[in-house]
Amino acid sequence: MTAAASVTPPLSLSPLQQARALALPSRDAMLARAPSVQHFWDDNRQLLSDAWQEWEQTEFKGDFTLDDSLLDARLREAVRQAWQDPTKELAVAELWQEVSTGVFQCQFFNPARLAELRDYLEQVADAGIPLRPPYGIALNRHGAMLDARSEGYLAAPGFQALYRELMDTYMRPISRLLFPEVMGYDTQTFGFSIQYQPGMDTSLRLHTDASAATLNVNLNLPGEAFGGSEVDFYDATTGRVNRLAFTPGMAMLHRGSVAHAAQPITSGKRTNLVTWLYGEHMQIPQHRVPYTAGNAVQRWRVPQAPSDGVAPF
Ligand SMILES: O=C(O)CCC(=O)C(=O)O
Ligand SMILES: [Fe+2]
Repeated sequence: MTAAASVTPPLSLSPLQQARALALPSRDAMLARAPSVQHFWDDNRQLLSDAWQEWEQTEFKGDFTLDDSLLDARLREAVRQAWQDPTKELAVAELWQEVSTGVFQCQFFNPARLAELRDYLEQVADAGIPLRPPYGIALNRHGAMLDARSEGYLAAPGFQALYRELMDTYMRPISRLLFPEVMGYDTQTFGFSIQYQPGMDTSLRLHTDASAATLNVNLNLPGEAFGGSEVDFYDATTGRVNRLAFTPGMAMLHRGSVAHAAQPITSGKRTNLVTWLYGEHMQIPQHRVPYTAGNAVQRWRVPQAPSDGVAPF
């Protein structure tokens, strides 16, 4: 009798070593969303999570400052005060400029601190741990799923702490403030990173997001210039398109229902972090359906509802 060939790496290997030894599904299988791909991520979920933890502890090089000190100081201070006293929330709203109907812009990250986040993400891309890029864009080295609901997500604890802080402390209450109908359609979080560059992912066709609100933040470093790659937002009230360009650390927060498209990138790279809020079972506010606007105290709260595990893609 011969023993069946084992495809499982020997257990003496650490989680990081085991994760690095995994045979990834083929690119074609990934693009076709084959069932075997789903199994790959599901079967290895715990291993990958353990591997990211081990990687962060043993191999990540750098001072660990992935927290809201990376953010613009004015935004951070206004948000801190609103959490202490929600009646001060208007000072947060004043930092956001409406640049197209349903689209607000604000300096979100401190450009001088972005190098730390980018360095972390570079090391992530080089870690050799399987990471699932967002579907719909070609497979490139810098696209990653960020939320625990997504298979193959970036499970490193330090990054997850930053992501949770961005969602709970910043994105949700600010979205509620700027888009009152979002209240109640915001317990669920989702996120991914994207990078555009000529010859790789270059543009994104006109679409709406399946979110109540989308926060899209640019991670380019000061001096890291790119050509093209503006984001067009369609203004349904005027019928016009507003073409907007990201600068380092700038955020655009928009209703998911606002149609938008990324123009082709002509030179350089553009790296962005995109996060979504929506309700359980992917519910989003319905156009023209009455809603109950919350009050300030209700806006500055973290909902208790757990993740329903549903991922849009
Ligand atoms: O290119 C961008 O910044 C927008 C990306 C986007 O709309 C999306 O990924 O849904
Ligand atoms: Fe989008």
